[in-house]
Amino acid sequence: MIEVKEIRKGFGDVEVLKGFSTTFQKGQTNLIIGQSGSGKTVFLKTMLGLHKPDSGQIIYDGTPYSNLDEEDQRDLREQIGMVFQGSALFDSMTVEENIAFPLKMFTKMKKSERIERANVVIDRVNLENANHKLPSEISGGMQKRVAIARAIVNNPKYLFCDEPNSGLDPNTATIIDNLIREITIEYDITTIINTHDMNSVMEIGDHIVYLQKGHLAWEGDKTQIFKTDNEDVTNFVYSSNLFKMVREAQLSKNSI
Ligand SMILES: Nc1ncnc2c1ncn2[C@@H]1O[C@H](COP(=O)(O)OP(=O)(O)OP(=O)(O)O)[C@@H](O)[C@H]1O
Repeated sequence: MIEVKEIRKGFGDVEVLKGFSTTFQKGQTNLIIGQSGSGKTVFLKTMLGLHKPDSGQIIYDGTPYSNLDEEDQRDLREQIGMVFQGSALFDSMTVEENIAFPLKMFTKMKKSERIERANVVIDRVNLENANHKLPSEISGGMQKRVAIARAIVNNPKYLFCDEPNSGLDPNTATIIDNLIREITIEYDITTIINTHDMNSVMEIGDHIVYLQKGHLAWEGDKTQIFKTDNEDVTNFVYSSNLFKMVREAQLSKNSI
C-alpha cells in the first residue's frame, strides 16, 4: 500500500502538485489519468523518489519515504519495479539478459541462479522460445512482456508503469493490460499506472485518480467513472470520437 498525504511539488514559482492525498492499495491496478500537463509524470517521479516533495509525505507500507536514510531509500527503490514508456530495453542484450539485468545489479545471485529466476518470469509472461532473441527481433507486444518480466524479476512490492500501452495496437494493449493486472493480483503488488488510454481505464481501472492542473479532481473505479457528474472527468472520458459516439447513441436511446 502507498499512502500519499497532502503532497506538494513545484519548480521555481510554478506549483505542479497542489496538495492532495490518496491511497493506492496492493493487489489493485491503480491508474493515474488526466489531461496532458496535469502533473501525472511529476506525481509518478515524486512517488519514485526522483523528485523531492516540497511538503507532504509518501508512505510505503507504513514507512514515510522522507524518514529513510540514503541506504534505506536505496533498499526501498529496489522493491519498485518499473515499466518505462517505450519499454527501454538494452538493444545489445538478449531477452534473457535484459530480464536478468536487475538481479545482476541488485542481488548477489550467481549467474546460474539469475538465469534460472529470469526463466521463471519468462514463462510467466509467456515469452518461451524468445530467450536468446534481441529486442529488435521481437514484436512491440513481446518487448512489453520483456519490460514487465524485467520489472518483476526481483519480486517487487511496488510496480510503476508509465504509459505501458503506448505504441501498441488495441488488441495487444488489452492483453498487456490484463497481464499487468493478473501479475498485480497474483503477487499482491501495489501497481500504479500512468495512462491516457480509456480502454485501460475500462479494462483494469480498479482505482482511478484523475489529476487536473495539479489537483486530485476525482477518484473512483471503472464503473463509477461513467457515472460521475464531474464535467472535466466526463469530458476526458468522452474525448475520443468512439466514446463520444457511444455516448450520443446512449443519450438518444434514453430520450426515445
Ligand atoms: N523538471 C521540471 N522543471 C520544471 N517544470 C516541470 C518539470 N517537470 C515537469 N514540469 C512541468 O510540470 C507540469 C506537469 O508536467 P507532467 O509531465 O507531470 O504532465 P503530464 O500530466 O505527465 O503530461 P503528459 O500527459 O503530456 O505526459 C508541466 O507544466 C511541466 O512543464
